[in-house]
Amino acid sequence: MTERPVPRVFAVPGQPSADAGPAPDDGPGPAPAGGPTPARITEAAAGFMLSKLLFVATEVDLFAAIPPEGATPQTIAERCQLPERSASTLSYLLAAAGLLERDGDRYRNAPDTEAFLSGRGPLDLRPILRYWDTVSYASWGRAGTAFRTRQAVRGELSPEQTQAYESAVAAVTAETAADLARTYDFSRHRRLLDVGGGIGTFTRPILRDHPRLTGTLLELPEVASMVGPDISSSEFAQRLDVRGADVFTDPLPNGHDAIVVANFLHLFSPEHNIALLTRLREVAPPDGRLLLVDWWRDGPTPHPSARFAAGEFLMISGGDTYRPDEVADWLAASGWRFVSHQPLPPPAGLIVAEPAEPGAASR
Ligand SMILES: C[S@@+](CC[C@H](N)C(=O)[O-])C[C@H]1O[C@@H](n2cnc3c(N)ncnc32)[C@H](O)[C@@H]1O
Repeated sequence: MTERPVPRVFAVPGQPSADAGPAPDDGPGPAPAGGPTPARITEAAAGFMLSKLLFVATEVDLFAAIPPEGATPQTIAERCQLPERSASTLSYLLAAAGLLERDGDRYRNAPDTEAFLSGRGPLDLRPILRYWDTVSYASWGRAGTAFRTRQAVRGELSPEQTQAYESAVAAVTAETAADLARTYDFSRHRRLLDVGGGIGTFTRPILRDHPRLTGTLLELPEVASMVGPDISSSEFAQRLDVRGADVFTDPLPNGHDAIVVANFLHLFSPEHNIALLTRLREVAPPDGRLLLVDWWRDGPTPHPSARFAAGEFLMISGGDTYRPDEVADWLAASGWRFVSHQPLPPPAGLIVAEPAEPGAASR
Protein backbone atom coordinates (compact mmCIF):
# COMPACT_ATOMS: atom_id res chain seq x y z
CA MET A 1 0.00 0.00 0.00
CA THR A 2 1.37 3.48 -0.87
CA GLU A 3 1.46 5.88 2.06
CA ARG A 4 -0.20 9.26 1.46
CA PRO A 5 2.11 12.19 2.26
CA VAL A 6 1.17 14.06 5.45
CA PRO A 7 0.40 17.76 4.70
CA ARG A 8 2.40 20.17 6.81
CA VAL A 9 0.60 23.09 8.43
CA PHE A 10 3.76 25.14 8.73
CA ALA A 11 5.21 24.62 5.29
CA VAL A 12 8.26 26.63 4.32
CA PRO A 13 7.43 29.12 1.54
CA GLY A 14 8.52 27.67 -1.80
CA GLN A 15 8.74 24.11 -0.50
CA PRO A 16 6.21 21.32 -0.87
CA SER A 17 3.60 21.03 1.89
CA ALA A 18 4.15 17.31 2.23
CA ASP A 19 6.99 14.85 1.81
CA ALA A 20 6.04 14.56 -1.83
CA GLY A 21 9.29 15.20 -3.60
CA PRO A 22 12.42 17.30 -3.52
CA ALA A 23 12.25 20.95 -2.46
CA PRO A 24 12.80 23.38 -5.35
CA ASP A 25 15.53 25.97 -5.32
CA ASP A 26 14.86 29.26 -3.58
CA GLY A 27 13.09 31.98 -5.53
CA PRO A 28 10.08 32.11 -7.80
CA GLY A 29 9.57 29.17 -10.11
CA PRO A 30 7.01 26.56 -10.99
CA ALA A 31 4.54 25.48 -8.27
CA PRO A 32 6.19 22.86 -6.05
CA ALA A 33 5.32 19.23 -6.57
CA GLY A 34 2.33 18.30 -4.43
CA GLY A 35 0.26 21.46 -5.21
CA PRO A 36 -0.38 24.49 -3.06
CA THR A 37 1.03 24.81 0.45
CA PRO A 38 -0.45 26.56 3.52
CA ALA A 39 2.64 28.79 3.77
CA ARG A 40 1.06 32.06 2.57
CA ILE A 41 -1.98 31.51 4.76
CA THR A 42 -0.06 30.76 7.95
CA GLU A 43 2.35 33.63 7.28
CA ALA A 44 -0.51 36.11 6.75
CA ALA A 45 -2.43 34.79 9.76
CA ALA A 46 0.59 35.05 12.04
CA GLY A 47 1.47 38.50 10.67
CA PHE A 48 0.08 40.14 13.82
CA MET A 49 2.74 38.38 15.89
CA LEU A 50 5.53 39.78 13.74
CA SER A 51 3.91 43.24 13.88
CA LYS A 52 3.78 43.10 17.64
CA LEU A 53 7.38 41.91 17.84
CA LEU A 54 8.41 44.96 15.83
CA PHE A 55 6.23 47.24 17.97
CA VAL A 56 7.83 45.94 21.19
CA ALA A 57 11.29 46.49 19.67
CA THR A 58 10.25 50.06 18.80
CA GLU A 59 8.72 50.64 22.25
CA VAL A 60 12.01 49.71 23.99
CA ASP A 61 13.99 51.49 21.21
CA LEU A 62 15.97 48.34 20.48
CA PHE A 63 17.25 49.47 17.08
CA ALA A 64 18.58 52.72 18.57
CA ALA A 65 20.28 50.70 21.32
CA ILE A 66 22.32 48.67 18.84
CA PRO A 67 25.45 50.55 17.67
CA PRO A 68 26.97 49.99 14.22
CA GLU A 69 29.45 47.45 15.63
CA GLY A 70 26.56 45.39 17.00
CA ALA A 71 25.55 44.38 20.52
CA THR A 72 25.12 41.19 22.51
CA PRO A 73 21.74 40.32 24.03
CA GLN A 74 23.24 41.24 27.40
CA THR A 75 24.04 44.78 26.23
CA ILE A 76 20.66 45.07 24.53
CA ALA A 77 19.01 43.94 27.77
CA GLU A 78 20.84 46.62 29.78
CA ARG A 79 20.17 49.41 27.30
CA CYS A 80 16.51 48.53 26.77
CA GLN A 81 15.85 47.62 30.39
CA LEU A 82 14.68 44.14 29.49
CA PRO A 83 15.31 40.75 31.11
CA GLU A 84 18.27 39.20 29.28
CA ARG A 85 16.14 36.25 28.16
CA SER A 86 13.66 38.68 26.51
CA ALA A 87 16.47 40.59 24.78
CA SER A 88 17.86 37.29 23.55
CA THR A 89 14.48 36.02 22.25
CA LEU A 90 13.55 39.35 20.65
CA SER A 91 16.90 39.52 18.85
CA TYR A 92 16.66 35.88 17.77
CA LEU A 93 13.17 36.38 16.31
CA LEU A 94 13.94 39.77 14.73
CA ALA A 95 16.97 38.19 13.07
CA ALA A 96 14.73 35.40 11.73
CA ALA A 97 12.57 38.12 10.18
CA GLY A 98 15.65 39.76 8.62
CA LEU A 99 15.32 42.90 10.76
CA LEU A 100 18.56 42.19 12.62
CA GLU A 101 21.68 40.43 11.36
CA ARG A 102 23.57 37.98 13.54
CA ASP A 103 27.34 38.03 13.73
CA GLY A 104 28.65 35.49 16.26
CA ASP A 105 27.24 36.44 19.65
CA ARG A 106 26.28 39.95 18.48
CA TYR A 107 23.36 41.39 16.59
CA ARG A 108 23.53 44.32 14.19
CA ASN A 109 20.68 46.29 12.66
CA ALA A 110 19.80 45.29 9.10
CA PRO A 111 20.40 48.16 6.62
CA ASP A 112 16.71 49.15 6.63
CA THR A 113 16.17 49.07 10.40
CA GLU A 114 19.41 51.09 10.84
CA ALA A 115 18.18 53.65 8.27
CA PHE A 116 14.56 53.97 9.43
CA LEU A 117 14.19 52.75 13.02
CA SER A 118 17.42 53.72 14.79
CA GLY A 119 16.84 57.50 14.77
CA ARG A 120 20.20 57.88 13.00
CA GLY A 121 19.05 57.54 9.39
CA PRO A 122 17.46 59.67 6.68
CA LEU A 123 13.85 59.03 7.82
CA ASP A 124 12.40 58.07 11.19
CA LEU A 125 9.50 55.61 10.98
CA ARG A 126 9.20 55.19 14.74
CA PRO A 127 6.27 57.67 15.13
CA ILE A 128 4.26 55.67 12.58
CA LEU A 129 5.01 52.38 14.33
CA ARG A 130 4.17 53.86 17.72
CA TYR A 131 0.84 55.10 16.40
CA TRP A 132 0.03 51.72 14.82
CA ASP A 133 1.00 50.00 18.06
CA THR A 134 -0.82 52.22 20.53
CA VAL A 135 -3.91 53.10 18.47
CA SER A 136 -4.41 51.07 15.26
CA TYR A 137 -3.61 47.67 16.76
CA ALA A 138 -6.46 47.96 19.28
CA SER A 139 -8.87 49.27 16.60
CA TRP A 140 -8.14 46.32 14.32
CA GLY A 141 -9.15 44.04 17.20
CA ARG A 142 -12.71 45.15 16.30
CA ALA A 143 -12.26 44.88 12.53
CA GLY A 144 -15.08 42.34 12.19
CA THR A 145 -17.56 44.85 13.64
CA ALA A 146 -16.22 47.60 11.36
CA PHE A 147 -16.53 45.50 8.19
CA ARG A 148 -20.02 44.30 9.16
CA THR A 149 -21.39 47.73 10.10
CA ARG A 150 -19.20 50.24 8.15
CA GLN A 151 -18.92 52.10 11.46
CA ALA A 152 -15.73 53.46 13.01
CA VAL A 153 -14.20 51.35 15.79
CA ARG A 154 -11.33 53.65 16.83
CA GLY A 155 -12.05 55.10 20.25
CA GLU A 156 -11.49 58.66 21.47
CA LEU A 157 -7.82 59.60 21.35
CA SER A 158 -5.93 60.99 24.31
CA PRO A 159 -3.89 64.18 23.65
CA GLU A 160 -0.75 61.99 23.36
CA GLN A 161 -2.47 59.67 20.88
CA THR A 162 -3.75 62.67 18.87
CA GLN A 163 -0.17 63.90 18.72
CA ALA A 164 1.04 60.43 17.65
CA TYR A 165 -1.70 60.24 14.97
CA GLU A 166 -0.95 63.69 13.56
CA SER A 167 2.82 62.98 13.49
CA ALA A 168 2.24 59.63 11.80
CA VAL A 169 -0.06 61.21 9.18
CA ALA A 170 2.45 64.01 8.54
CA ALA A 171 5.27 61.49 8.09
CA VAL A 172 3.19 59.71 5.43
CA THR A 173 1.75 62.77 3.61
CA ALA A 174 4.69 65.21 3.61
CA GLU A 175 6.05 63.87 0.35
CA THR A 176 2.72 64.31 -1.47
CA ALA A 177 2.36 67.80 0.00
CA ALA A 178 5.74 68.77 -1.46
CA ASP A 179 4.75 67.20 -4.80
CA LEU A 180 1.49 69.20 -4.91
CA ALA A 181 3.21 72.48 -3.98
CA ARG A 182 5.74 71.87 -6.76
CA THR A 183 3.46 70.65 -9.54
CA TYR A 184 0.15 72.48 -9.18
CA ASP A 185 0.05 76.11 -10.36
CA PHE A 186 -1.00 78.01 -7.23
CA SER A 187 0.01 81.31 -8.81
CA ARG A 188 -3.57 81.70 -10.12
CA HIS A 189 -4.89 81.73 -6.51
CA ARG A 190 -5.02 84.34 -3.77
CA ARG A 191 -6.31 82.59 -0.69
CA LEU A 192 -6.01 78.97 0.42
CA LEU A 193 -8.37 76.95 2.61
CA ASP A 194 -6.87 73.72 3.97
CA VAL A 195 -9.74 71.51 5.16
CA GLY A 196 -8.72 69.02 7.87
CA GLY A 197 -5.22 70.36 7.39
CA GLY A 198 -3.56 68.37 10.19
CA ILE A 199 -0.39 70.05 11.39
CA GLY A 200 -0.10 72.11 8.22
CA THR A 201 1.70 69.48 6.19
CA PHE A 202 0.17 70.78 2.94
CA THR A 203 -0.24 74.45 3.85
CA ARG A 204 3.37 75.04 4.82
CA PRO A 205 5.10 74.00 1.55
CA ILE A 206 2.36 75.65 -0.53
CA LEU A 207 2.69 79.00 1.31
CA ARG A 208 6.48 78.71 1.28
CA ASP A 209 6.56 78.21 -2.51
CA HIS A 210 3.91 80.90 -3.18
CA PRO A 211 4.69 83.99 -1.08
CA ARG A 212 1.62 85.95 -2.28
CA LEU A 213 -0.83 83.39 -0.92
CA THR A 214 -2.48 83.68 2.48
CA GLY A 215 -4.67 81.04 4.01
CA THR A 216 -6.82 79.38 6.63
CA LEU A 217 -6.28 75.93 8.10
CA LEU A 218 -9.41 74.27 9.52
CA GLU A 219 -8.97 71.50 12.05
CA LEU A 220 -10.80 69.92 14.95
CA PRO A 221 -10.37 72.18 17.99
CA GLU A 222 -8.07 69.71 19.80
CA VAL A 223 -5.70 69.64 16.81
CA ALA A 224 -6.02 73.38 16.08
CA SER A 225 -4.93 74.16 19.64
CA MET A 226 -1.86 72.00 19.09
CA VAL A 227 -0.98 73.57 15.70
CA GLY A 228 -1.91 77.21 16.38
CA PRO A 229 1.00 78.09 18.70
CA ASP A 230 3.44 76.41 16.39
CA ILE A 231 2.20 78.43 13.38
CA SER A 232 2.09 81.72 15.28
CA SER A 233 5.78 81.41 16.09
CA SER A 234 6.68 80.40 12.52
CA GLU A 235 7.42 82.21 9.26
CA PHE A 236 3.68 81.87 8.43
CA ALA A 237 2.36 83.76 11.47
CA GLN A 238 1.09 86.71 9.38
CA ARG A 239 -0.21 84.62 6.48
CA LEU A 240 -2.02 81.68 8.03
CA ASP A 241 -5.04 81.62 10.28
CA VAL A 242 -5.55 78.32 12.17
CA ARG A 243 -9.19 77.78 13.17
CA GLY A 244 -10.74 75.09 15.31
CA ALA A 245 -13.92 73.80 13.61
CA ASP A 246 -15.83 70.66 12.81
CA VAL A 247 -16.13 71.07 9.05
CA PHE A 248 -19.37 69.07 8.94
CA THR A 249 -21.26 71.25 11.41
CA ASP A 250 -19.49 74.58 12.08
CA PRO A 251 -19.74 77.61 9.75
CA LEU A 252 -17.10 77.56 7.01
CA PRO A 253 -15.20 80.71 5.99
CA ASN A 254 -15.89 82.45 2.66
CA GLY A 255 -13.53 83.87 0.10
CA HIS A 256 -10.94 81.12 -0.40
CA ASP A 257 -10.30 80.45 -4.09
CA ALA A 258 -8.11 77.35 -3.56
CA ILE A 259 -9.74 74.75 -1.32
CA VAL A 260 -7.43 71.85 -0.51
CA VAL A 261 -8.99 68.69 0.90
CA ALA A 262 -6.05 66.34 1.37
CA ASN A 263 -6.29 62.82 2.75
CA PHE A 264 -9.65 63.64 4.25
CA LEU A 265 -12.46 62.16 2.11
CA HIS A 266 -11.05 58.66 2.67
CA LEU A 267 -11.94 59.00 6.36
CA PHE A 268 -15.67 59.31 5.76
CA SER A 269 -18.65 57.63 4.11
CA PRO A 270 -19.88 58.75 0.66
CA GLU A 271 -22.87 60.46 2.34
CA HIS A 272 -20.60 62.50 4.62
CA ASN A 273 -18.39 63.42 1.67
CA ILE A 274 -21.30 64.68 -0.44
CA ALA A 275 -22.46 66.74 2.55
CA LEU A 276 -18.98 68.27 2.96
CA LEU A 277 -18.56 69.00 -0.77
CA THR A 278 -21.96 70.71 -0.75
CA ARG A 279 -20.92 72.89 2.20
CA LEU A 280 -17.63 73.80 0.49
CA ARG A 281 -19.48 74.70 -2.72
CA GLU A 282 -21.62 77.15 -0.74
CA VAL A 283 -18.55 79.12 0.40
CA ALA A 284 -16.45 78.83 -2.78
CA PRO A 285 -16.13 81.97 -4.99
CA PRO A 286 -17.17 81.56 -8.66
CA ASP A 287 -13.50 81.44 -9.77
CA GLY A 288 -12.54 79.03 -6.95
CA ARG A 289 -11.04 75.60 -7.34
CA LEU A 290 -11.35 72.48 -5.23
CA LEU A 291 -8.21 70.35 -5.00
CA LEU A 292 -8.90 66.84 -3.71
CA VAL A 293 -5.72 64.94 -2.91
CA ASP A 294 -6.05 61.33 -1.86
CA TRP A 295 -5.06 57.72 -2.40
CA TRP A 296 -7.69 57.03 -5.05
CA ARG A 297 -8.71 53.49 -5.93
CA ASP A 298 -7.72 53.83 -9.57
CA GLY A 299 -6.44 50.36 -10.40
CA PRO A 300 -7.54 46.77 -9.89
CA THR A 301 -5.14 46.31 -6.97
CA PRO A 302 -3.90 48.86 -4.43
CA HIS A 303 -0.47 50.40 -4.82
CA PRO A 304 1.93 48.34 -2.65
CA SER A 305 2.35 51.19 -0.16
CA ALA A 306 -1.43 51.66 0.18
CA ARG A 307 -2.43 48.04 0.86
CA PHE A 308 -3.39 48.71 4.46
CA ALA A 309 -5.23 51.94 3.71
CA ALA A 310 -8.87 51.00 2.99
CA GLY A 311 -9.08 48.92 6.18
CA GLU A 312 -7.35 51.50 8.36
CA PHE A 313 -9.60 54.32 7.10
CA LEU A 314 -12.65 52.19 7.92
CA MET A 315 -11.40 51.55 11.47
CA ILE A 316 -10.69 55.26 12.06
CA SER A 317 -14.00 56.77 11.03
CA GLY A 318 -15.97 54.55 8.65
CA GLY A 319 -14.04 55.53 5.51
CA ASP A 320 -12.61 53.73 2.49
CA THR A 321 -10.45 54.40 -0.53
CA TYR A 322 -12.64 55.74 -3.37
CA ARG A 323 -12.67 55.48 -7.15
CA PRO A 324 -12.31 58.74 -9.12
CA ASP A 325 -15.58 58.01 -10.95
CA GLU A 326 -17.53 57.85 -7.66
CA VAL A 327 -15.91 61.13 -6.59
CA ALA A 328 -17.00 62.62 -9.95
CA ASP A 329 -20.58 61.58 -9.07
CA TRP A 330 -20.31 63.24 -5.63
CA LEU A 331 -18.99 66.43 -7.29
CA ALA A 332 -21.89 66.53 -9.74
CA ALA A 333 -24.32 65.98 -6.86
CA SER A 334 -22.86 68.82 -4.82
CA GLY A 335 -22.62 71.61 -7.38
CA TRP A 336 -19.07 71.09 -8.63
CA ARG A 337 -17.75 70.39 -12.14
CA PHE A 338 -15.05 67.72 -12.42
CA VAL A 339 -12.08 69.30 -14.23
CA SER A 340 -9.30 66.71 -14.13
CA HIS A 341 -7.68 63.79 -12.39
CA GLN A 342 -3.93 64.32 -12.35
CA PRO A 343 -1.50 61.72 -11.09
CA LEU A 344 0.91 62.69 -8.34
CA PRO A 345 3.72 60.30 -7.42
CA PRO A 346 1.82 57.14 -6.39
CA PRO A 347 -0.21 56.21 -4.52
CA ALA A 348 -1.54 59.81 -4.46
CA GLY A 349 -3.57 61.63 -7.07
CA LEU A 350 -5.18 65.06 -7.48
CA ILE A 351 -8.79 65.63 -8.55
CA VAL A 352 -9.53 69.23 -9.56
CA ALA A 353 -13.05 70.64 -9.62
CA GLU A 354 -14.63 74.06 -10.22
CA PRO A 355 -18.03 75.43 -9.26
CA ALA A 356 -20.65 74.24 -11.73
CA GLU A 357 -23.13 76.70 -13.20
CA PRO A 358 -25.64 77.77 -10.53
CA GLY A 359 -28.38 75.17 -10.24
CA ALA A 360 -26.27 72.46 -11.91
CA ALA A 361 -26.10 70.11 -8.91
CA SER A 362 -27.66 66.85 -10.08
CA ARG A 363 -29.30 65.86 -6.79
C1 LIG B 1 -5.60 61.94 7.54
S1 LIG B 1 -5.50 63.49 8.31
C2 LIG B 1 -4.92 64.50 6.98
C3 LIG B 1 -4.19 65.73 7.43
C4 LIG B 1 -3.63 66.59 6.30
N1 LIG B 1 -4.65 67.06 5.40
C5 LIG B 1 -2.61 65.80 5.54
O1 LIG B 1 -2.91 65.30 4.45
O2 LIG B 1 -1.49 65.67 6.05
C6 LIG B 1 -7.15 64.01 8.49
C7 LIG B 1 -7.30 65.21 9.38
O3 LIG B 1 -8.67 65.60 9.40
C8 LIG B 1 -8.98 66.09 10.68
N2 LIG B 1 -10.43 65.98 10.87
C9 LIG B 1 -11.16 64.85 11.03
N3 LIG B 1 -12.45 65.14 11.16
C10 LIG B 1 -12.56 66.48 11.08
C11 LIG B 1 -13.66 67.37 11.15
N4 LIG B 1 -14.90 66.92 11.31
N5 LIG B 1 -13.41 68.69 11.04
C12 LIG B 1 -12.15 69.16 10.88
N6 LIG B 1 -11.07 68.36 10.79
C13 LIG B 1 -11.27 67.03 10.89
C14 LIG B 1 -8.19 65.17 11.60
O4 LIG B 1 -7.98 65.78 12.88
C15 LIG B 1 -6.91 64.96 10.82
O5 LIG B 1 -5.89 65.86 11.17
